Amino acid sequence: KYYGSDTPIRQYVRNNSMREPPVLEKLRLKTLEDPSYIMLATDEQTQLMANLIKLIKAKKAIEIGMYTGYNALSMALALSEDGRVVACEINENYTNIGKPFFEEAGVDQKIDIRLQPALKTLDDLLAAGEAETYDFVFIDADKKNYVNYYEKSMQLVRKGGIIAVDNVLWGGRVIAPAEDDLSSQTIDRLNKKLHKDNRIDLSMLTVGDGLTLAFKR
Ligand SMILES: C[S@@+](CC[C@H](N)C(=O)[O-])C[C@H]1O[C@@H](n2cnc3c(N)ncnc32)[C@H](O)[C@@H]1O
Repeated sequence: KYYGSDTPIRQYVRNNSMREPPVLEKLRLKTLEDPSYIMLATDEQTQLMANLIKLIKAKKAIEIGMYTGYNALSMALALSEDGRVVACEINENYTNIGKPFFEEAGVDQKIDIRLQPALKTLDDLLAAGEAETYDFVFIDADKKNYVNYYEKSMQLVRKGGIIAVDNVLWGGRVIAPAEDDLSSQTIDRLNKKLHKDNRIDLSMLTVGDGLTLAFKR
């Protein structure tokens, strides 16, 4: 994945644009101690998503694949006072790394961690009558489910809401996915599906490992 991929241009971008709140910086540095830190969302893309959340005055967001919660915390800080993030994760060791920082930031009440497969959580939200009530979804869990995550997210997001999808370039492997590479195939399939999807307006950005923004019409 992308997190460790530093270049002089990226350093310049970060040095001249990052406004990372101190508590987020602390969580990022703590996460860098974890062997899987490469899964961390890229911080400049996290800041972009926080800005979008403020722009659309989002109240309800979903994080599909929370890891230690870097982006979940960033979203919670950007959401309105009464906002809520449903954070999907299957590994409690990861969520336990983030929790003390959610408390320190005073937003632990805004982050609703669901420790079970994300598809189950999305179905639970739909069953609870929450279709078309979410403003923002970030898709960043197991790649083989990306098409399913997108379709469920489309059901949960309101018109004018945003679905952001991480790793849409998957290190460039989407250009010619290998026959045995289900992740690259699925991401490529989603990219092509979104290109033709007239329910959304679309931007695919080369920030990080590729970030797609789907704006629901
Ligand atoms: C790339 S990381 C997420 C990074 C995170 N968005 C951030 O801000 O740093 C992907 C996460 O998805 C989790 N995951 C994998 N399969 C999952 C599933 N079926 N349901 C929920 N979470 C899953 C992994 O445990 C991992 O923590």
